[in-house]
Amino acid sequence: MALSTALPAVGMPPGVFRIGKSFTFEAGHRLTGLPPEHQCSRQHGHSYTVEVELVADELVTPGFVTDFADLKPFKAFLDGELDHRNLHEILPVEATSELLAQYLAGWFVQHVQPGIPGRLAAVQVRETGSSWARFEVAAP
Ligand SMILES: Nc1nc2c(c(=O)[nH]1)N=C([C@H](O)[C@H](O)COP(=O)(O)OP(=O)(O)OP(=O)(O)O)CN2
Ligand SMILES: [Zn+2]
Repeated sequence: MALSTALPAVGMPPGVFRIGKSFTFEAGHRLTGLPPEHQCSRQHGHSYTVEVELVADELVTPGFVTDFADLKPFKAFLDGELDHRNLHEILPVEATSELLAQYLAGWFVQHVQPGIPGRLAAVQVRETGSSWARFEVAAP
């Protein structure tokens, strides 16, 4: 059944749809590869913000790249495994923003992406109000 609307239909331009969702967690770290005189070689903590971006050429009903609610397993992973932990003690890589973004992208691709319609395009990690790193997943 056609929608009854007050506004006229328009030509829908071609393009790519992109969505994002942010998550936060608190964690400590020290960067073990830095010389001892660097401030970040000392134990300290951040309120991390992680943003995932997903893309799709086509939408699924009712007009989603991916239902934001389908990203809950990613939130559960951050809350359950990273929140209030020392990242350098649990990550298999140095706990920099760049490598954390790449690691989280890998976890998302392995555990979330198989069950959703969109494709992960990027993960951005923000450690402070002025510093962030972004990992862009190579297109297949
Ligand atoms: N390229 C990167 N550089 C640094 C990282 C990183 O992950 N990638 N991490 C750190 C430290 O973790 C540090 O906590 C964050 O750095 P910085 O922005 O320098 O933190 P400040 O709060 O000191 O920043 P100001 O804005 O100068 O107060 C270091 N570098
Ligand atoms: Zn830090």
